[in-house]
Amino acid sequence: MTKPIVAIPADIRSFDGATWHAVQHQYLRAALNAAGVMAFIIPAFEAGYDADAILDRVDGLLVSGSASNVHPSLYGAEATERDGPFDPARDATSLPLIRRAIDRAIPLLAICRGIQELNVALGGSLASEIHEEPGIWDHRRPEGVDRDGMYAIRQTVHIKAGSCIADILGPGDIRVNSLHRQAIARTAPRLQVEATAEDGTVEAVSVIDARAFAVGVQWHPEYWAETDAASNRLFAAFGGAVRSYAAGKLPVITAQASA
Ligand SMILES: N[C@@H](CCC(=O)NCCCC(=O)O)C(=O)O
Repeated sequence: MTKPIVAIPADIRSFDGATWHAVQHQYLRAALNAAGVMAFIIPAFEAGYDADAILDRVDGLLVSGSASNVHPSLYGAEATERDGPFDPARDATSLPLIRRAIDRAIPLLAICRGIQELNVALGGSLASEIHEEPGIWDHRRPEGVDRDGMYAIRQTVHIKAGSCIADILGPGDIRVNSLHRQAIARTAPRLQVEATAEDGTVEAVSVIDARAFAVGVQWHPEYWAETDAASNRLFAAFGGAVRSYAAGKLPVITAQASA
């Protein structure tokens, strides 16, 4: 079997005076080296896309984190400047892909912004600046440190027994990183909470009655996917689901090698 391909929606970023469609290297590296799949970047557009045309051509969907936030209008809230920065093109690309991947039983792993998009895509809502709430820990990206320091493993999350993630990582406590200002407020009806932080923040969900791997995590398993056991097992499980999906697809008639 040829190496499977997963789609990963891009962020819209600006540098060098130009607009770029960008995905951080850590996601692409984890997909290749820990899941054993190729991640193809999907440019982000607010209109003109056909999610099924993209999903017809891949074997999974990997939804990355981002410093931008899902636009509050997508979960019925008023946008304030505290909710930014926004990335409407990312929203418009990612949410339909998430919904159709679930409908079509295409394996899905959603990370950080990705779990928030998963929740919104299925009808849930988000809370902003959660660290300002009484009793809620500061989950934000550590500042004044290098990238390894930003993604340092520093928080305990509790994985619920009997959950999908418990099938992969076992039930109980694991240590993870944390780089987010928002979190799931109202959990979408089709999602079950699979892990929580010690302050009650939702840290992982899975899609109820999903016909394929469909998991979201608030932490960043991609960053240490090659060295941290729990991160590696999560990506390996996603890769296994992607390979199973790919193997079950009708064989693609490949062009005969030229003589
Ligand atoms: N913007 C959302 C999601 C946070 C997220 O995906 N963080 C990863 C990117 C970290 C960085 O590069 O700053 C939120 O803040 O909750």
